[in-house]
Amino acid sequence: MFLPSLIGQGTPEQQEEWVERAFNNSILGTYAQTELGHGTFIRGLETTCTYDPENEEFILNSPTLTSYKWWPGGLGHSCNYAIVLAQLYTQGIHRGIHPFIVQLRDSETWMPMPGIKIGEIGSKMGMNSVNNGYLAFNNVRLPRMQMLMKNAKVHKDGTYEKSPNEKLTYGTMILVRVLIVKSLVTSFLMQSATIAVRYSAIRRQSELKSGEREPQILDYQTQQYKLFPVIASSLVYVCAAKWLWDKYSAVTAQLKKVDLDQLPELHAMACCLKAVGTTDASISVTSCRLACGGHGYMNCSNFPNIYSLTTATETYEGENTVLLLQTARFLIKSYETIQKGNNVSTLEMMSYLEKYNSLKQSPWTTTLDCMTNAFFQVAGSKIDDCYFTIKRLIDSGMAQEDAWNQTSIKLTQASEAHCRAFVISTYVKTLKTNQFSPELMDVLTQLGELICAQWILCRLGDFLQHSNLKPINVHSIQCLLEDCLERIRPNAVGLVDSFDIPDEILDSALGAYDGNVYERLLAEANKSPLNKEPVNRSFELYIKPFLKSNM
Ligand SMILES: Cc1cc2nc3c(=O)[nH]c(=O)nc-3n(C[C@H](O)[C@H](O)[C@H](O)COP(=O)(O)OP(=O)(O)OC[C@H]3O[C@@H](n4cnc5c(N)ncnc54)[C@H](O)[C@@H]3O)c2cc1C
Repeated sequence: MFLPSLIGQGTPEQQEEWVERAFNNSILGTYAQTELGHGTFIRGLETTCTYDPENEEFILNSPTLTSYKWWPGGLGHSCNYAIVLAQLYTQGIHRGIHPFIVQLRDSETWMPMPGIKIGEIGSKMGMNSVNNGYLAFNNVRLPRMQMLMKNAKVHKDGTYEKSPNEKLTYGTMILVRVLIVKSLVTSFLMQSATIAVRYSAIRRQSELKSGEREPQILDYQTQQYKLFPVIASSLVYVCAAKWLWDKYSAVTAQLKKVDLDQLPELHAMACCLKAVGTTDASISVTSCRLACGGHGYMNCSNFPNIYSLTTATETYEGENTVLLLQTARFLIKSYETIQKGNNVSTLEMMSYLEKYNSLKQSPWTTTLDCMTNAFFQVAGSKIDDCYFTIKRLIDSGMAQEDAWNQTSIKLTQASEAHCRAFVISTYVKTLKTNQFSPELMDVLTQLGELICAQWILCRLGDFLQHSNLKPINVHSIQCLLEDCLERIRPNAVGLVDSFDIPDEILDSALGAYDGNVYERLLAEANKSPLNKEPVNRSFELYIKPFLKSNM
């Protein structure tokens, strides 16, 4: 967020001054937005930045305990600069939240600058090398040009010039969410699938048939059910992420011409894809870890590390529930447009709302096209349900905000359904619009069918209630799922090998390319400091006296 903020929110002069220094690491920066008291509700941040026209400086202050900045990565010890988000006051008037670039530590001594208090926030579930920090200001002075002024500006005399459009500041936030989907979600899914599939090809356990050799655990159908959907998820999210990246690039180009038409849809899609993608990734990492039994619980499997990184993405850069509710606002607004007799044809991902109902009459088949349509029917029906629930509550006298809150569980579910319809349809479109060899197309189709079948079976109630799926068809989806698992089995190891993740990145005793699982587990165990001496000093100190005490 430090670099994207400088690039996205600095003037050309500010970019010239700071971006090069940040790029070549002559300054190390972090992004300080969240405070002890507020994360999601940015307008509630309490850090103040007051302009002093006499000295042409800003004065930063942390007026309360809850205004302490809390969480910024690398803030504890590694960084000497930060983008700080604070409430701006000029000419005695409150102007809202703005970004400032602040030097935190002296570049030579690394001591905190005068008026700045910095600490590390303490041990966390994971990411403990990141030294997330806290930060407080006491009358810290900044030159005027250290407010990032690409959009809003403060002139020398303190005159405030509003941003031509508040939405222009969304760009940085959206970019980081796009990058989370593009780089983190897909990479965590692929890493965990690679480790668990390779391990499952090496590990033999129990008996399938009495007297025969113990099978590879990858031959158990339940094991395939834990792992193959993760391979499929990796690929469907790669396609979704590519769409999101292309859309981001197109919308950014439009923004340069101050054309904001496509921004709300991009924002809505980035929110739900970040939320659903990171949640799916966390669940998938857990599934892969469980698939490796006890060895999956070892740090040297790398699952604890991957999981702690993955689950963190559910919270940072927009907490997932909050993001789903943001997408829901856009969905309800689009639906309202249609209800008022207007069309939404300019919105790429919304046009299904005009026709999903007509699909409910078609007979069910287990083809990708039919299943994709079913995802749209579920999403459309859920949005319709939310729209009319809110309307009914408001008509009965409830305040709009209360009606929204009263419907918010259903709203998050509608956003999730919309996101899944998008992800599936993007994958199917990718299959249709690319020239793959027949063999590859076969495998990619199996993976598409598998993920459709799994997502439908996990939300069977929704599909029975809202789509052309009838109870009599459920058996066919279960059969499709089982058939896909069987057909994917011979290619499973090849598929994860094709992700091409080097051993150094996997960093896992279970998932290395050579498959020497047991040798690596023992080698890792022998690195433990507890194996340095045959008898640990705790024996003489505690165990021996305890044994002799006759307790
Ligand atoms: C590993 C990690 C790294 C981070 N790095 C940084 C960093 O570098 N810089 C930085 O500034 N911050 C950072 N953060 C902070 C992060 O951005 C916030 O934690 C996040 O925005 C959520 O805010 P919060 O913690 O205040 O949670 P809250 O907003 O208090 O959320 C708590 C609960 O309230 C619910 N809730 C809140 N508002 C609503 C609403 N309107 N409707 C419904 N439910 C709601 C949420 O869904 C959630 O269940 C980091 C956090 C983590 C975990």
